[in-house]
Amino acid sequence: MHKRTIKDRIHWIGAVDWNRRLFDSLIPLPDGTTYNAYLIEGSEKTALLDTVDPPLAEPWLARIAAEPKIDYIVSHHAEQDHSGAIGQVLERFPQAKVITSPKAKAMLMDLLHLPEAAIVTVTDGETLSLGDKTLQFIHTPWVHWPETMVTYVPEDQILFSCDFFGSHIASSDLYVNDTCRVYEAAKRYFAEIMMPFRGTIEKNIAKLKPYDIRIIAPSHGQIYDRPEWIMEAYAEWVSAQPRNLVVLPYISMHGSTQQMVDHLIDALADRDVRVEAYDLVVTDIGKLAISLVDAGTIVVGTPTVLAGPHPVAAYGTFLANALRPKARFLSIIGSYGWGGKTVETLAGMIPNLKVEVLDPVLCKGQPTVQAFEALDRLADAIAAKHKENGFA
Ligand SMILES: Cc1cc2nc3c(=O)[nH]c(=O)nc-3n(C[C@H](O)[C@H](O)[C@H](O)COP(=O)(O)O)c2cc1C
Repeated sequence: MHKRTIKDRIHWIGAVDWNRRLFDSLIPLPDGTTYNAYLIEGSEKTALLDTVDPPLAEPWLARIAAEPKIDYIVSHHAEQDHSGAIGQVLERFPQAKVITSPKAKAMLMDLLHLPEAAIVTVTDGETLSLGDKTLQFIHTPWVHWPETMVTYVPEDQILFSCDFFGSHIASSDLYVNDTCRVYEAAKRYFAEIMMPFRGTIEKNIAKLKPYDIRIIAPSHGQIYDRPEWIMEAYAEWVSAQPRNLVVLPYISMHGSTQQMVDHLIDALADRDVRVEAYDLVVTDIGKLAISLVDAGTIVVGTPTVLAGPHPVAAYGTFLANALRPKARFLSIIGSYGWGGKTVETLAGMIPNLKVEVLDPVLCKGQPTVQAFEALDRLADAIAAKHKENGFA
């Protein structure tokens, strides 16, 4: 898409990837994505903020090459979808300096083999004058790599936040205009990219508080010209208090675990506990991750296969452990044929989850009356724990 003006001499100059359906070879992207680069023309110097993903670099570089000058290339984040075309921009503008954090300098040299001489590092809070516009660099470590930083332009009150507050939506809209749609996309993005670093994200949100931010221009998705709601949403997502919600990822080969899952859903609903259940065979793991942002309890449903959990249930559990949601309770339900170590194996896969494990319910073959009663007791225990802890 063509260059688009945000404010006087501040432009979006990114690329829209309408058809991308998977990110990081992991994350489903139902709506595609954008790679947002920005051009800021001060009265003396011009800065390019980030680049685009290398597969989209070719048509994008033609537009960049048409710019009369680029003095600085600000690299907020060394990940290749933003930094991958810096080398080609330097070929067109060999006198340009790459401005980045000290940690990102090392990473840009490792990941992209950028020449050391082209890179200038900036400290936390340092400013760079473009003449009548100023770039102020704010280090935001672990949002979501160790080297990340953002840029604030005080004259225009814009925060260029890189992946912070981002969302994956391909659109011709420059600004967010469908808040509901962007809320879900931003929550999906948060769940998969930011949730593992909840604690540091919270600190970095606090670090941005003193700045008068009227516009947030992230590196994926549309620009927020009313940034309050996304900042409020982030504050809620990083908060320590989960909701009165059970997330139930499960799998069933012959229907026995499915019957247990169905029973538990009803039992929890009868006790006013919300449930979001995901059959891992068909689920979009992004949806599962979104639910994990709020979950008070996780219940994994799995049959025993080759003496342990079904491999797909193990994958779901491994992913939940890696994403480090704030859930406080966990249990395991499922059916088996003769025996195995399903509970021990799954319980050993969640060292990152700070959860109390509630009594699992395993039953041989199809669930019996006793198994259904045990599931009712599990629902009682979950409802009581949620109430005691004030999960709303
Ligand atoms: C490939 C395969 C391997 C299995 N391995 C075990 C096992 O190691 N231990 C066990 O108790 N049951 C084992 N089973 C039996 C299932 O756990 C049992 O049929 C269970 O009731 C299936 O639950 P579902 O109906 O929810 O799929 C295995 C079943 C299959 C298909």
